Amino acid sequence: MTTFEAYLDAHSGTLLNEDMVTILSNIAEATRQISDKLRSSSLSGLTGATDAINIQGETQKPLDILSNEIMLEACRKSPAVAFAVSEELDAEVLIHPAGEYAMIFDPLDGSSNLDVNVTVGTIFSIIEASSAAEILKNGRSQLAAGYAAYGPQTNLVLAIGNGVQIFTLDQHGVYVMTTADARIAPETKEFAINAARRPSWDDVITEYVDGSIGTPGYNMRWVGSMVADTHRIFNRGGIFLYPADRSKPASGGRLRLLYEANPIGFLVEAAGGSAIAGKTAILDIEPTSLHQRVPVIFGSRQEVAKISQAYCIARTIETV
Ligand SMILES: O=P(O)(O)OC[C@H]1O[C@](O)(COP(=O)(O)O)[C@@H](O)[C@@H]1O
Ligand SMILES: [Mg+2]
Ligand SMILES: [Mg+2]
Repeated sequence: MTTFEAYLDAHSGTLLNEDMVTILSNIAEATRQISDKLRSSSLSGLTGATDAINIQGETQKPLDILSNEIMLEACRKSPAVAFAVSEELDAEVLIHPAGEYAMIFDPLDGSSNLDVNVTVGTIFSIIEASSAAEILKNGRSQLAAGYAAYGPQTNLVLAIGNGVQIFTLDQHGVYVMTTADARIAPETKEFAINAARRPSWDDVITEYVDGSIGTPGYNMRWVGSMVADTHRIFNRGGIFLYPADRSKPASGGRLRLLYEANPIGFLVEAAGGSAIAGKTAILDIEPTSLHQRVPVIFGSRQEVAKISQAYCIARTIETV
C-alpha cells in the first residue's frame, strides 16, 4: 500500500524538493477538508447560491467560497508559496513575499452540479513564480498539476513528472494509491460535448460530432463538471470538447487556461493523451491574462489527432 505522503517522500530530493513536498501535502489536506464539507453540505446549510459574483461574472455558491478559503489556507501553510491565483479571486494574491512558487487553482470545478449531488472537483497547478510577472507562463512550465474528484469516491490525481498516479481517500482520511501510472487509451469511440451549443461551433467541430453520431458504436457523455469528464477519460478513454463560440471568437471559449485547461492538459499529456485548443497544444499557449479562456479539446491521442488535422486543413477557420 502506497500512501500519498509515502509517494511524495519517495520522490523527495529527485522530482520534488522539500518545498514542493510541503505544498502538495497541504493541497492533499485541503482536498480532504473540501471532501468533508461536500459530504455534509445539505446538513450544514452549505447549499444554494450567495449574492456574490466572481470576476467571471458567475454567482458564487457557498462551497465555491469555502473551498477557495480552504485552498488559500493551504497556500498560507506553505512558506514557499509566493502567490495564489484562483478562479474565485480577481487578481493574484501575495501569500509569502519570500516564496518561489505560485499555486493556481479552480477550488471547485463543476459547482453548478453541487445541489444535484453530481461529481465536482478541485483543480491545481504549481509553477515557479517569485514575482507576479512570472505567473503568466505557458503550461509546459508547470512543475506539478492535479485534481481531486469528489464523487462516490474521493480521488486525488497527480502528475509531478513521472506519469499520473491516482489515489483514493480511505475511511481513515488517508489517500492510498489505487492506480499507478494511469494511461489514457489512445483510441476511443466516446466523446463529451455540450451539444446544446451546436449553433456556436465551427465547421471542424460540427463535422466531427456529426460524423461521430453517424458512426456505429459511438457514445456521448456530458457531466458538466470537467473534472468528472476528465476522470472518465482517464478510466476508459474518450475525448472532451469545449470549443470557442464562433460568434464570439475573442472570448476564447468557456474554460480558463491557467487553472482549468493547463493542469488538465499537463495530466492528459503525462498519461499519453493529447490536449489542444485547435491547431495549438494547450500547453504551448502563452497566457496573456490570469482568467483567459481558451477552446479545449483533449483525451485519447488518436481521436484528438483527427481534430487537430482537420484544423490544419481548414485554413480558413480562425483558431488558436
Ligand atoms: O454548463 P456548460 O456550458 O456545459 O459548462 C460546463 C463546464 O463549465 C465548468 O463547470 C466550469 O467550471 P466552474 O464550475 O469551476 O466554473 C466545467 O467544469 C464544465 O465542463
Ligand atoms: Mg471549473
Ligand atoms: Mg470553479
